[in-house]
Amino acid sequence: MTADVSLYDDIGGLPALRRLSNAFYERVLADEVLAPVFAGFELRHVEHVAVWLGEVFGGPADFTGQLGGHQSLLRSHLGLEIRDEHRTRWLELMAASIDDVLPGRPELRSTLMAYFEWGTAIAQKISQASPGTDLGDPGPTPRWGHGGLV
Ligand code: HEM
Repeated sequence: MTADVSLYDDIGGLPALRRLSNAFYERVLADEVLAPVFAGFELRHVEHVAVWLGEVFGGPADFTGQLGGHQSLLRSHLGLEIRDEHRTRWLELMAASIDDVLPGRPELRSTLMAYFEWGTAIAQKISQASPGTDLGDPGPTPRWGHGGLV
């Protein structure tokens, strides 16, 4: 895929990201390791994750505009105390969801998984701090393209 097509468009935009987020949460909520971590799940999170990913992958900046932006995303993970086995299972379930929703796209799969490897490490680190911790200004929402972090 050429560099001038955003990852967002390559994936299939928000409809495809909604399918990915749905497939992922279906797995998470049925998973014995992750379900307890996601005990506070609400249905709107499925949409929020799709919108976040849309912005990161080069689509509209709607998470920043409407859902609190980077700071809010990070704050969602405070206090979760994510352990290595949680992060590993998260990545396994996301990989399985990509295989479901975007089959036969090995390069796209590895580009997305590189983002998820990077992002889950940040989520795990943040999750060790207690809710309400002042994170300072984390800067704008990161953007990820075919070549990685932009
Ligand atoms: C690239 C990695 C990640 C992304 C993009 C991501 C994205 C998000 C987003 C957008 C929300 C906000 C949902 C809302 O408040 O509406 C959220 C919340 C949450 N995330 Fe993550 N997350 C990542 C990694 C992880 C990991 C590794 C875990 C745990 C193993 C985790 C567990 C949670 C939980 C428990 C919530 C609380 C809300 C919910 O129940 O959905 N996240 N995440």
